[in-house]
Amino acid sequence: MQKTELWYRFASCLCTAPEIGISLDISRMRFDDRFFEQMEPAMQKAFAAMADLEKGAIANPDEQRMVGHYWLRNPALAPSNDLRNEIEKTISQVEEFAKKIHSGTITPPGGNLFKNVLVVGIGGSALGPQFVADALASPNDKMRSYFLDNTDPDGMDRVFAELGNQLKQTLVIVISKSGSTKETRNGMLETQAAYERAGLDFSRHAVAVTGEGSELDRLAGSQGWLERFPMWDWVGGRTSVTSAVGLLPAALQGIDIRALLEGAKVCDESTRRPVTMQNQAALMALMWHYATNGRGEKDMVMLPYKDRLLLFSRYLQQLIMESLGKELDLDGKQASQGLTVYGNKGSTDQHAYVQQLREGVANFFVTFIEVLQDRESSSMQVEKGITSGDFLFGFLQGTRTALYEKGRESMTLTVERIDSRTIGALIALFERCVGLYASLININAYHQPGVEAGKKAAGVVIALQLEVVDLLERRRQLLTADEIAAMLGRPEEAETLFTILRHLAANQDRGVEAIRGTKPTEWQFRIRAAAQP
Ligand SMILES: O=P(O)(O)OC[C@H]1O[C@](O)(CO)[C@@H](O)[C@@H]1O
Repeated sequence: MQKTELWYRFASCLCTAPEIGISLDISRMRFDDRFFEQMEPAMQKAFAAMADLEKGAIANPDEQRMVGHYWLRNPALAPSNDLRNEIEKTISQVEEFAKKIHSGTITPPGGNLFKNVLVVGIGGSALGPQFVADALASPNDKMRSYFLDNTDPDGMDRVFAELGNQLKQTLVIVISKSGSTKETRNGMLETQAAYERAGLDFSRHAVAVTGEGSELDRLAGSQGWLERFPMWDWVGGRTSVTSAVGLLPAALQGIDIRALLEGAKVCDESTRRPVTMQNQAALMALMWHYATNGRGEKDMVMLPYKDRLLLFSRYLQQLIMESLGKELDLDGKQASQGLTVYGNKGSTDQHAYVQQLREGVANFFVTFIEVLQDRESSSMQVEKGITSGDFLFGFLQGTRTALYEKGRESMTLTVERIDSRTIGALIALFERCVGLYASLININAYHQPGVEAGKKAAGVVIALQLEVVDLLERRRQLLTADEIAAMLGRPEEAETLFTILRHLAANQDRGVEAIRGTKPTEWQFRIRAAAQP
């Protein structure tokens, strides 16, 4: 298409939503004129399913649960007064708690103010809060945010070292909807131990966000933690950022959570309208369908041209891939669905993988995010009449054009600026898009059976570790993985046993010694002499 033709396509395809300050350009997607007409019946079905979901239907049939994240920013929509009150009460609880922490009504033992927030959580209990914290951080923040989002001991040590002797002024928020996620439990135990080593009373520094009656809830209650905030079964982890999960860390950091909720609410209103061509979430969902044939045949590369949005693609990875990546469809038929998401930020990525995007395998489409406001203050000129922000803009436009010339498709979301309202709106936009797209492809977006399988398998490995160490302690001789497997009556587990023992032997404090062989079958293991009684 020639430039003038493209200009007209751009002008006719641009979907603006001034109420949320977002516009969506789909002109660089090469759908044909009949595409929307063909998809309209399916889109209307998706709107109807979404309307039912918002009214409280069991939209997650596997778990027999309602799906209520849209009520979190508009509690009046909740299907009962009890739920509405719960949501409103929790938002007030978050605000009041943050106020007490900031004003020093609640202080750490020994006085002084809490200066830092350490969030311990994983998946939906970390990615949203991390994204919001990073996107909206400012030098005037009331508290500084840190995260433990893994069970990596070295990763935890790095955070503890960074906090150093500030632990005494650090408030810990342990977030887990289920209250039994092992990574989070481990992070909490290691944090508790760090406080004990520093002679501090962890319970006077800790709060929990979790489901009522969960393991974490009971622990926090029995140890008298500072406060507990609820998580509900009708909010999914990956759509929980507008619940206490995201609001509490944000409020403590000093972020305007009312503006964030307002941005999400207004975006919900805009994307609730069942008018496809005026609905950005519906248009994006249709573009995903068009680009991937509704089967995830292409990946989505997220390219926000703004450092503050660096973590957006990580956040979206869970939101999109945990929601859509399913083996079976809603009718129980084999579907192997999904949409792969990756990306960091432009123009940085231009100097990394954009080479392949332009010239290599054409297995993707791009979603650019353009932020119109360069910075809060005015800019210097880096060349006559040109600022750094002009270059950032130029690189975005240049990459979009260069990709299009090579037949690579893209969409562009343009926002005015990055503030709480915009972040709330962007979150809501993608949440809605995922929900609509899931309907288009007949997928339950609100369960995650595959993840449960991985968790169970890890449990098996941990149990096997206890068995093998027990055996080595009893046998006190050099043994190969095959010999151990045979002795345990589990010959099929030789490989797992080998990897368990290799890991233990690499960590001096675990008391296992390895005599290396050329091949894994030749390695021998025993309890270290020093560790023998
Ligand atoms: O909040 P929880 O229960 O600790 O779960 C953390 C994450 O684990 C998962 O269940 C599986 O990864 C996610 O859906 C969830 O966000």
